Amino acid sequence: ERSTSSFSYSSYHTLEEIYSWIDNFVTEHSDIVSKIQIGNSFENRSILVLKFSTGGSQHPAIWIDTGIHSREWITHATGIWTANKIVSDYGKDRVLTDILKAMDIFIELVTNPDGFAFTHSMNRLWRKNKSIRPGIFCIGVDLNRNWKSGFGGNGSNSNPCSETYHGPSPQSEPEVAAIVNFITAHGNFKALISIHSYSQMLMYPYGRSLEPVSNQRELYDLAKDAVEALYKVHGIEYFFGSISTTLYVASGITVDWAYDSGIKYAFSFELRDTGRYGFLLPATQIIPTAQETWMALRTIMEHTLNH
Ligand SMILES: O=C(CO)C[C@@H](Cc1ccccc1)C(=O)O
Ligand SMILES: [Zn+2]
Repeated sequence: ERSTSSFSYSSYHTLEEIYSWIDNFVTEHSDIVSKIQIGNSFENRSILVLKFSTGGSQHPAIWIDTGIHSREWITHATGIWTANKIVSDYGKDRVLTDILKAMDIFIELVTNPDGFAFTHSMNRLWRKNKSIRPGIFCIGVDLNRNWKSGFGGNGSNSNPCSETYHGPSPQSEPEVAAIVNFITAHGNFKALISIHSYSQMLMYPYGRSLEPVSNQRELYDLAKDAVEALYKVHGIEYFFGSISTTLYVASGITVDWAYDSGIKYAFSFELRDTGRYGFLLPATQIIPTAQETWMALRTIMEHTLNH
């Protein structure tokens, strides 16, 4: 169908349905949204980013990615709902309107398209991308271990059969290289938010070490405010703190690269739930999860605008 009005935001969708929704969404909101192809995946699918902008050139920008781990379906669904929330609330929500008057927002909804397609076709719990290399007999690299910052360190694995295999070299994976090239070329990103599931946590760098980042106190206070805003919506409780102290040591991760590239507001979410359903979160929880996550995202974006 040619419109997003018949799209169900309370259901999970296939890659084709999401890409079709993106085209309809951009057509219907062409005054504020555009579609950018930042590259191609290993299996040659388009890697797409939605740009929300009210004009200007090279506005300071905010990056949000969902679905870097393909089995984490609640994250793509939350990203789609969030994209629609932005166009619905622009001009009505004073905080969002102020953000978009001054900043651009970029959302990459399907950060691992090959893995996502595979979760629909063959293996619902697939996490990695689908890269293959001569002489290696397991498939895929963990795209949240393939970044340059701390590459190959503790909390990543050199075994290609591991779920946290870091790949042969930093940014070896086209899905990671596309983001690095895009953000580096843009040169004016102020915040990056990489969304995972599950555990109900809001975290900031570093993952690679227990060493606190220079603005650790600011990130702690901002994370505290964000999880309080989240809690007020449906009473869901999140832990928060640095990745290495809140969850575990992990190296070569998105937010450590972002932080080391000068993006001082770098966060990773772990959305619902805490393990009852895990990656198989029922679709009935999509909208409630997206609603509460929005309030945390809005808090982080407002802080970025004002600092
Ligand atoms: O995907 C996860 C759950 O599927 C856990 C995430 C935890 C994490 C999230 C962000 C940064 C570093 C680690 C991971 O190990 O990459
Ligand atoms: Zn994940």
